[in-house]
Amino acid sequence: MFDSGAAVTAALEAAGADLDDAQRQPNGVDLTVDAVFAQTEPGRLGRDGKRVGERRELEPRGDCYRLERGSYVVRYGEPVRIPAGRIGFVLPRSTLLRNACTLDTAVWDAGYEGVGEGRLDVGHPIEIEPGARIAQLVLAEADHEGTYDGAYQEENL
Ligand SMILES: O=c1ccn([C@H]2C[C@H](O)[C@@H](COP(=O)(O)OP(=O)(O)OP(=O)(O)O)O2)c(=O)[nH]1
Repeated sequence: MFDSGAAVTAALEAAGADLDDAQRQPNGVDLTVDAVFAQTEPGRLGRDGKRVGERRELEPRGDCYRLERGSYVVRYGEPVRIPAGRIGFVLPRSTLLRNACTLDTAVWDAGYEGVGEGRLDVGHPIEIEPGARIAQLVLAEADHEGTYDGAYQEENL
């Protein structure tokens, strides 16, 4: 069972998110883009550890990011806290898909708190304004043992 948009709104507002009406959706809450990065060196996934490679923050040109084809990392604009008993999923706005672009995202664990990041895949050049809505967070009921306590806890806050 997925939560209503009103319940997702309440969860984000409890985490300190300042949402406007356009972000409140029937089944979730739209997340905005706060920053876009180009990866500049390899990261690493080892058996015992991991490293996120260096990246360079892109500057908007004029009023928007003008992105050429490629892979970017985006940081969202809202603090998120995934409540106990829930799992979060972030999906791209369909307008991204309709423009040959998408977001790749992973599981948002119960107990995670922070401003998350995702991979923006640009299949055709696109203009994105800083602060524009690019994704939607939905929350589903989920059993879990323990809560998130990893390296990204409280990231970007
Ligand atoms: O697309 C996503 C998916 C998740 N997260 C946040 C919420 C999640 O709880 C946390 C950690 O995600 P995950 O467990 O997939 O990362 P990991 O690489 O396995 O890190 P860790 O070893 O800390 O679990 O990152 C994002 O920012 N973006």
